[in-house]
Amino acid sequence: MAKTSLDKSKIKILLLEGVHQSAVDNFLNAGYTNIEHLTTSLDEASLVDKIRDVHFLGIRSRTQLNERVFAAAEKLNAVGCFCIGTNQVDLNAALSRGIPVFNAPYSNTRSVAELVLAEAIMLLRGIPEKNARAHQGGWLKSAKASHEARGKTLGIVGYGNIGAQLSVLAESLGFNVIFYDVVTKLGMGNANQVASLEELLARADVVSLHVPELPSTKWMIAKDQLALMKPSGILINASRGSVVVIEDLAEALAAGRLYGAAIDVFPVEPKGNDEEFVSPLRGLPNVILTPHIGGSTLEAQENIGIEVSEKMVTYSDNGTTVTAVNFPEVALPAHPDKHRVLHIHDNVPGVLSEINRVLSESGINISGQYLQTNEKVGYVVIDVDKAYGEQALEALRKVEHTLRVRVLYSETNFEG
Ligand SMILES: NC(=O)c1ccc[n+]([C@@H]2O[C@H](COP(=O)([O-])OP(=O)(O)OC[C@H]3O[C@@H](n4cnc5c(N)ncnc54)[C@H](O)[C@@H]3O)[C@@H](O)[C@H]2O)c1
Ligand SMILES: O=C(O)[C@H](O)COP(=O)(O)O
Repeated sequence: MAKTSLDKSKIKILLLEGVHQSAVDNFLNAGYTNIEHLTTSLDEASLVDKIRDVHFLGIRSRTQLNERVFAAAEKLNAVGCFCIGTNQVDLNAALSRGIPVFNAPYSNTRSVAELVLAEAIMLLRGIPEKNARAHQGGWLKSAKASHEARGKTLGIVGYGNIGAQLSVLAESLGFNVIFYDVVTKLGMGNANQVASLEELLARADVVSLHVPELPSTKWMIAKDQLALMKPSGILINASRGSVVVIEDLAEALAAGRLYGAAIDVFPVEPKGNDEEFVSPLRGLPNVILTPHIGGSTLEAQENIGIEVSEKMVTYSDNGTTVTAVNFPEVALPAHPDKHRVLHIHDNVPGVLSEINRVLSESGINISGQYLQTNEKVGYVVIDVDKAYGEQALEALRKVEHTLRVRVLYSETNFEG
């Protein structure tokens, strides 16, 4: 039996925001039993307090991981975002401490695309207002301003995983699809890329936003952009709340310069289901407001739980960082009968040669070595004979520019 300093039951996993039970089951099946599973997010102060003894943290889009939180996270080995977006995480703060961040780039794309399509159809028919009137005992039977989806133009802004998925579904319903993206892409089916956002806004009957939160997408749709849209146009935003100036949208809708909107994400969102939702869009007729549930289907959440927990378990068990969003990606083979040392360091000249010098001077034989770097961090993984695992750990801790060192045993692992 290998000697261990911290077995899996001592590796603390904290899961926030109601991450699906599939993640918990996956961790348990992999032997990780020390799991705290909360349904809510935590504010900064509570998180700073709680994160001190956490080795693996799982969040969704609401939990903000900033410099202060990472500074308190002395034992944190990895973060799993159980969602697509990673804008809630200061990725550089994580990277500079040698902490990889994983996400689920595909598992909820279908859920978002289906919701957007359903909303497009509802809005083209003016359903929100007709539905509201019927609930109040009214009867708004009319074909006025009510349209089929067939033959209408859907303009997709951001043709990534969600945009492309939406494109395929929309075409099958008879939409003509155009898209705008900063990267030149081949459209799915008959979809065509347009040269500018302005062209897309002017041509589309329905505009749907699917860009990530970036400095370049912040307030991308404001008064001037809305003015380019057709008065019969519809705007759908299930990307991030920072992409649309919500006051400008409310004004355009109230003034009848835009026919309808479906908004799932907001510049300020309630912190929990108990907090009031405040928005200038409340009460406007042809507007669908949803509480950031684009990816909230049971199917998506179960798949996300499995996908992200698998990445975290694989990193914990064997050091593989493939698909990490901020970290050098290394795909590693199994390491039976060897001790695997993970060394994360500032990417400055001379660290690798220093590592090899230290190991060689300690008489440690290297049976496998894998290296990957990005502009800030170097990640070297070294397999050594079992007898040398702890000796290698001690030697490598002393190397200048070291951010983090861990040793993985074949059956158990511990933090260095
Ligand atoms: N509402 C929800 O519940 C929900 C669910 C999932 C994802 N999202 C959001 O949707 C976003 C998109 O998801 P995805 O999986 O399609 O991402 P993705 O990374 O696959 O695609 C994003 C696309 O946007 C493009 N892009 C970037 N900057 C642009 C710009 N300035 N102008 C035009 N195009 C630009 C990129 O080139 C890329 O093709 C996520 O980042 C997330 O914030 C929301
Ligand atoms: O980035 C995402 O995947 C979406 O915004 C969904 O986030 P959620 O898991 O917090 O619903």
